[in-house]
Amino acid sequence: MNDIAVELKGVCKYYPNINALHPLSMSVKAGEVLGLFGHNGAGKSTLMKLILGVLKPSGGEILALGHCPRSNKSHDYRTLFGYLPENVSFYEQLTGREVLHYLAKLKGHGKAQADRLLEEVNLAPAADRAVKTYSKGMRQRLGLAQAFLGEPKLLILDEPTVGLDPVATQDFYLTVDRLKSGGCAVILCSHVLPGVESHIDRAMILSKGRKLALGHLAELREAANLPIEVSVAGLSRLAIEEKTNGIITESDWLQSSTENSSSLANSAMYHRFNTSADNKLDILRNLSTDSDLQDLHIKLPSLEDLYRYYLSDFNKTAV
Ligand SMILES: Nc1ncnc2c1ncn2[C@@H]1O[C@H](COP(=O)(O)OP(=O)(O)OP(=O)(O)O)[C@@H](O)[C@H]1O
Repeated sequence: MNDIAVELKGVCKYYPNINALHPLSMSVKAGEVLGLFGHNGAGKSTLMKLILGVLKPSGGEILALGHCPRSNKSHDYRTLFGYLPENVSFYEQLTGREVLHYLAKLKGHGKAQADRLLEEVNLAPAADRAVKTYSKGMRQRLGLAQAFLGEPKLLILDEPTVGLDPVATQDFYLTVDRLKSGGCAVILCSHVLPGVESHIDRAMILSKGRKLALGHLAELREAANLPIEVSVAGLSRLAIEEKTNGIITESDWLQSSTENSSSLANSAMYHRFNTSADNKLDILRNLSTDSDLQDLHIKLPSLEDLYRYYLSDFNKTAV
């Protein structure tokens, strides 16, 4: 099987007064989860609809599972797509089970698989109730179940965790992990950045229809060179400064805080400071030899920090 699930070469989408997507080239591998992030109107839905073949590109080439998504012959392999739109809606009078059986039939799959998915998204107890009686989270779970139909090889999810409770969110990621390990490529778009981080392989940040960043989080962190936050308990600020040989300057210090720690019996005062990735190891070596050291935490820039950085960097250069 081709290792590349999605490939875009110079793909763009122009509306009469708006460039929704400037020429974009990128690819997603089989078994890879790509997080797609950007502000409202950044072009995320446009990109997803182009890949699905719902929209016609103004230029460029798209291959999804090896085929042009808008070709007449695309029907067979399009059953290997799974898609959760941003605002999923169903026939309100039908039950959840009836909806999923119907959609399974359209995709060429049996009722047994639909029933299994109702269990997997924990909708089985409500499966025989009309959709009009469902809560927001239940509708979302039904939306996910229809996206998972047929063990897709390309899964495109627009805001999949909206309305889900914490357990349903965890269950959702377990299913994503299962499909991923079976070679499914996943494009996951979300405005909720905390929580997504540990489930994506790479992130792409869009703004005003342009790609601002694309890469593994470690690569994006390295390129952004944002400060790493270090918290130290057991040592005074003076001792930390002396031990780290002047690496930490006055402007690096952050507000100290008193916190509970699993490694300490009681709460402790944590002195906090910023440092660069280059200095991280030197600081760790120097502080770890001090017998007064009680605890030490390192906080890498989060996905949210990176998102803010790339957006503000772009806005600075765009003016
Ligand atoms: N049919 C259309 N006609 C004209 N402009 C459109 C059309 N569809 C989208 N746009 C414009 O294209 C741009 C990108 O829209 P898109 O829906 O892709 O954004 P998005 O990143 O998905 O936003 P959100 O996070 O709000 O869902 C926006 O400026 C939007 O107004």
